[in-house]
Amino acid sequence: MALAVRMRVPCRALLCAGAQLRGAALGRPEWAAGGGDGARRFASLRVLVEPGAEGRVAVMKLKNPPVNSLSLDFLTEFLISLEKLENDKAFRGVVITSDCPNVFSAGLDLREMYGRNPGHYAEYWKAVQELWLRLYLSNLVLVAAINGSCPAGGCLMALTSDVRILSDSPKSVIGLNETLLGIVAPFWFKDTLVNTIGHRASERALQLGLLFPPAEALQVGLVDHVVPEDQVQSMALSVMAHWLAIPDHARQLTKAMMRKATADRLIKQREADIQNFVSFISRDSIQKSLQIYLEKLKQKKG
Ligand SMILES: CCCCCCCC/C=C\C=C\CC(=O)SCCNC(=O)CCNC(=O)[C@H](O)C(C)(C)COP(=O)(O)OP(=O)(O)OC[C@H]1O[C@@H](n2cnc3c(N)ncnc32)[C@H](O)[C@@H]1OP(=O)(O)O
Repeated sequence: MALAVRMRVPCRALLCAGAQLRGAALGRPEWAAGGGDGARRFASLRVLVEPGAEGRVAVMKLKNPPVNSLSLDFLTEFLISLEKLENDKAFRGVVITSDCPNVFSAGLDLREMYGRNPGHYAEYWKAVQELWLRLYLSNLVLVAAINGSCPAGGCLMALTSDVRILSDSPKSVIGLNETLLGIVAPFWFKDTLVNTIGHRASERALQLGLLFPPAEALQVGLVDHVVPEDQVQSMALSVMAHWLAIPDHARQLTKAMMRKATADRLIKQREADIQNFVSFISRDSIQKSLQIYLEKLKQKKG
């Protein structure tokens, strides 16, 4: 318990307060309770939280169409939902999945990193850091039910889970593809990957910006199971049951023991990391790369 308190992430309350203010400023309700068990089922515009069959497990559905990009509004809503679940002792595990067809998450929202001002970049990056810290250090069992494409920041999000289930579909590619955009994965993205698949495989994957198809993702250890698309959710719940059979306190302390040093590296230099990001992303050459990449995405359609 003492460890759990020590590990609380600084500034979370401030970030969440900011999100609520932003929601209020936009003139929309932040939360809508629904269903017979309204206290446990809640939704924001972009995150739907439903209790699983047994009540101990919640299913968080990302619904920021078309591609679940991690916009600032999405991140703040997600963090508030996660905090609600962390604070509700009834929940011991969360399945994270997508409500958008064929895409788990397209990663960071490129529009938050292109053509904005330094203050915006700093606010955005702080929210991205917060997402990673809150997920990576979560006391809950997290299972990522990856039902579609999962590049870059989407992959990072999945990597924070305790288990990853990937749908066996040609669209379901996963990896940290930052170099393909002409940008560099931050050290804590890299650390999370190294902790999952090891140093050599990470070096290759990061430099080449590899997006692994399901069989290769399984082989390299990026995901734990590959199943047909219609079995992703049921597999996630079945794996969850296995993990919930372990006493929480022992599992949580073990998870902290494995992950705390990695998280501490960022916690100790959060502000410097934000400044690095702001100066990196503001460079003309990086802005140009992002512009070209965004144009390519648009042209893909035409
Ligand atoms: C020196 C050291 C310093 C360190 C500094 C650190 C710097 C690190 C900086 C940044 C790190 C970033 C990590 C990221 O996450 S960057 C995002 C990477 N994401 C991608 O590359 C994915 C791009 N998207 C796709 O490949 C596809 O969209 C896909 C997810 C496969 C879905 O394909 P499909 O269903 O065919 O959908 P469309 O491509 O047609 O897209 C629909 C619309 O959505 C827009 N879109 C897509 N992805 C994004 C995104 N990430 N952000 C914002 N918008 C996105 C796309 O343009 C379409 O828009 P529109 O309908 O208007 O044309």
